[in-house]
Amino acid sequence: MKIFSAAQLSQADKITIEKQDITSEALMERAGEQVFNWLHTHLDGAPVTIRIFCGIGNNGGDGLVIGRLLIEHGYKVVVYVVNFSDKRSKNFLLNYNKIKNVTKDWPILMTSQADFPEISDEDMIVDAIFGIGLNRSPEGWVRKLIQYLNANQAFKLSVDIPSGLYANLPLKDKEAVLKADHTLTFQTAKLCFFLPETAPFVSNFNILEIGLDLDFIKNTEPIAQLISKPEAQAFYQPRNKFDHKGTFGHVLIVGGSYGKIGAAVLSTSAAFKIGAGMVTAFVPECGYSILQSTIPEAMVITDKEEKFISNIETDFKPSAIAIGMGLGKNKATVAALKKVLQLKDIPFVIDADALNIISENKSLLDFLPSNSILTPHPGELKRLIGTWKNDYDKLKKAKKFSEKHQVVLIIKGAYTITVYENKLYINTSGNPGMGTAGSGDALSGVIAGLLSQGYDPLLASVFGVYMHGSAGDIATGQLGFEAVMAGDIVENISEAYLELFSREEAHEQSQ
Ligand SMILES: NC(=O)C1=CN([C@@H]2O[C@H](COP(=O)(O)OP(=O)(O)OC[C@H]3O[C@@H](n4cnc5c(N)ncnc54)[C@H](O)[C@@H]3O)[C@@H](O)[C@H]2O)[C@@H](O)CC1
Ligand SMILES: Nc1ncnc2c1ncn2[C@@H]1O[C@H](COP(=O)(O)OP(=O)(O)O)[C@@H](O)[C@H]1O
Ligand SMILES: [K+]
Repeated sequence: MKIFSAAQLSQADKITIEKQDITSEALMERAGEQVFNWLHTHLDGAPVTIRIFCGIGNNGGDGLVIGRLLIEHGYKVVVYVVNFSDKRSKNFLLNYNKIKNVTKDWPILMTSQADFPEISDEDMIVDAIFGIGLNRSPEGWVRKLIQYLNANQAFKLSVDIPSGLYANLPLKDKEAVLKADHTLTFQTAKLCFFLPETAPFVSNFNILEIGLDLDFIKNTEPIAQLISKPEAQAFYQPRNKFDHKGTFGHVLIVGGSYGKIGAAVLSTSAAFKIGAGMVTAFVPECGYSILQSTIPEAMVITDKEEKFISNIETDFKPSAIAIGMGLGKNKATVAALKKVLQLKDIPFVIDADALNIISENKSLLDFLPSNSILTPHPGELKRLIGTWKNDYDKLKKAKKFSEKHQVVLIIKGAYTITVYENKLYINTSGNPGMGTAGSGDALSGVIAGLLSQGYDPLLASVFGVYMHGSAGDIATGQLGFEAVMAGDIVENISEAYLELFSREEAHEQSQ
């Protein structure tokens, strides 16, 4: 699914109004109706007091529509106008009059802190103060109102975006953002929903389709792509009847050092589970019997050194190499990395200590084969691209790095973001159960296994990240967050494949 910027969305708004020959008021009614329908389905007439806080722009207009529809359906509603300015939008005013026609009274006008109402913990707060039209941080009593609402235990539902967040610009004042329990957002998710500094204000969200112009959506280059199951299904490359292990390639996993051989074990088994035809692990001598006994399917080549890797040589040409997991940073290993990076025409996944070695020896950046995939967690990323001022600065620097070195950069996290040149792909699978040692090693193996099967580097990255997260979701479903270990993620790659095409297909067929 595409993620658009605030500017693109308001353009989509205009085009929709023109092409569908509707008024902007009708579009607002559509948006408000969608929120009402969601609420009505979930509340089912419950006698909860719904307190709707409306700003004076179009987000406030949405709030007025929602209020009117709820009142018409018998809900107990109190509507407040957060009157921070007299520059009310046209559609706000239209709906201001409309709600008065229903209630026979104007909504409650708030103009200072003295107007803050008492709110019970059992009430529901609907936040329609600011939408994607926010152009500066909320100040004064409005800022205080947001803090007042945040301090309250009542359930908070934000309309379109939690008030105080910018859809796709850095946040300046963290104390002036409504902390929503749920957000109902129009047409597409906003970029800020997925970035570590702003995502905590969003918690959960649903996208409500409001019928914006399909041509615009189809033909407009988004600021990011959201990767969920439908996208992952489209990425999957099916097998042919006469394919054989040679077709699925031969992965070389280079990693492990004394005390960290498990990293190579995890990557090797992940490469197998995702479908590589053959996998060879290149490990220090001390890893030989560990690998052979834990994964009999794998071939093993050992370094001449007992405890670390000093020179990487194989008697075959790998179809993909993943390097760095548990590797250590021995001086000899640095030289070995430099040498192996000079192999031609082999796609690379570069992880963990291989990234750290590169960060400490920036001249190695010149040896990165183009289209290599780098998989840093935020700590490794910082060492690689330097510090950043905020999430947007981080993405800007990551894009620049990707363009300059012609690499795919996978920024791991709750929402892992794959950066390729100017493009961003945001992954939606995965869960905090995956915050466990070795889960990154599993990811490197997954991506290398996809590369070896012929997925191109960008596809292998985006699809691999999704599948890894999906396997993690299945593992967490079986074991609970705390008990998941990286091996459980690897174990569930098979389920992730089955899940990719399971129920929905059966469902579609039965329709
Ligand atoms: N596709 C769309 O774009 C649609 C948008 N709609 C709604 O319209 C919203 C956007 O509406 P608007 O562009 O009118 O803007 P908003 O309603 O988001 O609010 C901003 C208003 O407050 C002012 N303002 C901004 N920052 C301020 C600050 N810190 N302190 C005081 N005033 C401030 C702005 O000048 C503007 O008037 C969306 O979020 C959504 O809720 C829906 O009605 C229908 C479809
Ligand atoms: N809260 C979370 N939600 C989703 N995925 C997560 C979460 N925490 C960690 N992960 C995933 O787990 C993996 C952790 O990788 P990494 O930090 O490199 O682990 P390690 O170095 O132990 O192998 C990444 O793919 C990351 O996206
Ligand atoms: K809002």
